[in-house]
Amino acid sequence: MTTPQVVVHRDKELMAQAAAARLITKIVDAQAARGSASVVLTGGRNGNGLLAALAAAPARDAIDWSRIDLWWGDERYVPADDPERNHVQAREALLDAVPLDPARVHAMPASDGPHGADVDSAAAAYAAELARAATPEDHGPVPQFDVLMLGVGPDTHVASLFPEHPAARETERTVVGVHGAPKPPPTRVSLTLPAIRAAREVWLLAAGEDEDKAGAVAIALGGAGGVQAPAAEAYGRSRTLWLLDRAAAAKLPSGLYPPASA
Ligand SMILES: O=C1O[C@H](COP(=O)(O)O)[C@@H](O)[C@H](O)[C@H]1O
Repeated sequence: MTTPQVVVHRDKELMAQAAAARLITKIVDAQAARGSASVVLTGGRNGNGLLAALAAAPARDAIDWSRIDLWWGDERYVPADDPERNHVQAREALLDAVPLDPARVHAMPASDGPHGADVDSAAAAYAAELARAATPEDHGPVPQFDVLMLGVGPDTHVASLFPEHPAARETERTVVGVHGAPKPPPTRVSLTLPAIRAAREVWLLAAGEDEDKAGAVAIALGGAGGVQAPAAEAYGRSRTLWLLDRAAAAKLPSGLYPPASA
C-alpha cells in the first residue's frame, strides 16, 4: 500500500487543468520509457472535466495517441450509444478529437452487445481482455496501468464499487458485474479493488461544491475500511494521489496536505 498524497487546487476548473497537464506528462514519460502507455479512465463529472481540459490543452499534441491503451474503471451497463455510458461521455469530451488506435481503446461491453442482459458474462469477458493484455512482467491478470483514475462519489464509491456492496468485497476477480447499484443505472461493470491496485499510479479525483464530496474525502482519508468506503482502499503500487479542490478538501485536517498546494 502506498501512502496517499494530497494535492489541493483552488477550484474544480483549475484541478481539471492541472490534472490534465499531469496526465500528459505521465503519458509522454511512459511512452519514452516503455514505448507505450496504458491509462484507465473514469466516468463522472471530474473525470470528464479532466478529459475536456486535456482536449483543450495544446500540449496534448505531445502525446503519441497511436501508442496508448485506454481502459475503463467502470461502465454503466446500457446500450452502446446511450449517453449515460462513460465511454460515450469520454468520446465527446476527448476521444473523438485525437488519433487513437481503435484496437487500443478497450471499452467495456454494452447491454446491446454479445452478452445481452448477462452483465456477469460481460464482466468476465472484460477480465479476459485484461488478462490477454497482461505480460509476464505484470505478475498478475491485469496490466500494470501507468495511471488509473477514479472519480470519488459523495458516498465514497469509486468505479462502481459502492459502500457495503458485494463488489467492494471482491478479492479474487478483477472485473465484476454490479447489480442493484444505489446510483442509477443499477446494472454496471466494474474493476475490483485488486485490479485497481495493479496500477502503478492511482489518482482519485474529487472537486466541486454541488455534493458532499468533502465528507466522502474526509471519511476515505480518515482511516475507513474499503468495504465501508471503497475509495479508502484504492491505491497504486508506486503512488496514490488525491487531486482535490478546496471545496472537496474542506473537511480534511489542514496538516494532511502542504499549504502551498492550495
Ligand atoms: O457513476 C459513476 O460515478 C463516479 C463518480 O462520479 P461523480 O460525477 O460523482 O464524480 C464515477 O467515478 C464513475 O465512473 C461513474 O460510473
